[in-house]
Amino acid sequence: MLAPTPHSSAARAALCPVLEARRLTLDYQGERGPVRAVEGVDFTLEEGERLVLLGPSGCGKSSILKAAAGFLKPSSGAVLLNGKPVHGPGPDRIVVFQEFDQLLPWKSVLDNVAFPLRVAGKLSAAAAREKAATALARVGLTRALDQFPHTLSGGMKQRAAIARALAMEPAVLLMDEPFAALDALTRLQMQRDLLDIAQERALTLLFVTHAIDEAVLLGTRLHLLSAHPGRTLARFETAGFDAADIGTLRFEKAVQDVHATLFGATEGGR
Ligand SMILES: Nc1ncnc2c1ncn2[C@@H]1O[C@H](COP(=O)(O)OP(=O)(O)OP(=O)(O)O)[C@@H](O)[C@H]1O
Repeated sequence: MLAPTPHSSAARAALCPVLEARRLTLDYQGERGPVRAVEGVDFTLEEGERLVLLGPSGCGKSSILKAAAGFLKPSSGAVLLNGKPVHGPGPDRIVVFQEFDQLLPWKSVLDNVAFPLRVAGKLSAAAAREKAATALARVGLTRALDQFPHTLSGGMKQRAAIARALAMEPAVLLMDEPFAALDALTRLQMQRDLLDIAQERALTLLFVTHAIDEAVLLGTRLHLLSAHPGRTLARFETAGFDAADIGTLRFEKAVQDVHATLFGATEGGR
């Protein structure tokens, strides 16, 4: 079941959001002057929720994620983490990007995952490697611990990047189209595996995609953005689908509802 939700609900207000965007407006300095990427976007993300930002190319999804990561300063409004404004990056927010070159090429897979744990200063070298090995086992990379990134497939690289993020146990996991560059079969498998892990660990996830089926599968809530500059178009709450629901009438209906909202708005706006 997928239903548009009102902007706030008593149940949601009772929970403290881990991440919150308040009237978030983001601008870039382009070559021909300022470019408004996002305007006045509000959302909350509570612990254990998976919020998906969905919208057409250029609507500002990645910009919102960058602001949440602390890489991009709001022109107005704010991003709050546990109630405090975000002023820069931190180990409480780990980003997994689309690109396959996120790993350090001169380190093994195991060391790539262990390294940030050491830098964060939380663990001894032995404990960091043990934690890294556990995270890599969870994403199915036990046999690749000693391999170097250039010997991995794209899917394996993304699995390693996800393991690295999981090992850090961030307050919020930020994912920017992490499966977009994968072939269709690998993408589906990765979506299923991520969903399993997210459910098992009650991950708090902010996920960016332009793929409607991916959004409906992975999200507990969807935040739809209008075309450039991105403004809030609609919000949907899913009842929480899992991989077995793909292809069912219920799932396809949800996909159609989101599609109609996105494309109805686009066509109407032309
Ligand atoms: N560094 C930059 N300098 C100037 N403009 C930028 C910069 N980065 C993004 N933009 C502009 O901001 C707008 C939003 O870009 P953003 O990458 O956030 O969109 P998106 O929804 O993630 O797009 P896509 O789905 O294609 O990745 C676009 O118009 C883009 O051209």
